[in-house]
Amino acid sequence: MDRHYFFAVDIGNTRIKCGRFPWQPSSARLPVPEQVISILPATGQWSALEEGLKSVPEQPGTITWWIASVNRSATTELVEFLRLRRASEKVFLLTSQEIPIPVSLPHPDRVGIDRLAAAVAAEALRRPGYPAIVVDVGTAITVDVLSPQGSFEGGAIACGPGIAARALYEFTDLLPQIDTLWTSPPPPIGRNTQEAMAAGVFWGMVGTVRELISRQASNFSDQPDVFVTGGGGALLASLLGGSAQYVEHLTLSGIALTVYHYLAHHTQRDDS
Ligand SMILES: Nc1ncnc2c1ncn2[C@@H]1O[C@H](COP(=O)(O)OP(=O)(O)OP(=O)(O)O)[C@@H](O)[C@H]1O
Ligand SMILES: CC(C)(CO)[C@@H](O)C(=O)NCCC(=O)O
Ligand SMILES: [K+]
Repeated sequence: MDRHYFFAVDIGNTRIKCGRFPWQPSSARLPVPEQVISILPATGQWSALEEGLKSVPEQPGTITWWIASVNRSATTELVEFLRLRRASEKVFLLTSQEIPIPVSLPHPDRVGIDRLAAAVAAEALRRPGYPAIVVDVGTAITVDVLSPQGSFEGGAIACGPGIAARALYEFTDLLPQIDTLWTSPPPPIGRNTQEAMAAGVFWGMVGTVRELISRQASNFSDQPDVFVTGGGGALLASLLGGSAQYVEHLTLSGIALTVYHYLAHHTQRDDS
């Protein structure tokens, strides 16, 4: 098998997601990963990455890694893993400079590259000329704005559901730890402590996102396209209604678009 691939890597504060993409872009508006390996580095799940990579044996010169990270210690660990296990494959660290959309902020390099990458994917999906809002439910919840002209305008960073639940547990005496992997919305009137916490964390998240979208949208004459991604995103998108669209791997797709753009605009190194 002589196909070239790259891995787009999204290193967040809880999880590392590696998406495998073909070297040549397809004609689809948004590239979708052919394989996704998701690991929790804090629990030492490097074996899960090794397992996932068994189907993609190391082949010098045919695979490269493109990392977009907001977590420096996890990045160090991944780079070390790749140095040991995939020694012949090149690794690149993406920065805001490679992001192929304008960032209308005083310090583009200080914006989380996951936010910028998700905005790149939203730029490819939105109706041309319309503003867009990107909601990412990860460790944190981010709600970010893309202008009608396609530039990243900033947005909001809020507690993710896991952080909110853990804070209630850690900063109180009587509140327990609850899990936040909802498959359906919890009732808003909890009848015990756990249910009440779930009601507050879940509907608090929905309310936070709804309010931010509505206030951000009021800056524009046209109703923005809304794209939602991240673990809790599917359920959230269904509750936001309107044009909110859940896109599972928005950030990985945005990283891939960034890589395709970079490769098309830079003279190719001799990779042999
Ligand atoms: N399958 C699921 N169903 C419902 N909610 C989920 C699901 N998976 C995750 N969540 C919720 O979404 C939150 C974020 O999950 P996700 O796995 O996307 O974040 P993450 O990848 O760990 O974050 P980061 O990118 O910051 O590392 C979780 O804390 C949880 O509350
Ligand atoms: C907000 C998070 C934690 C979301 O993953 C990440 O994008 C980040 O660490 N950002 C850096 C600060 C900023 O985006 O302004
Ligand atoms: K910090």
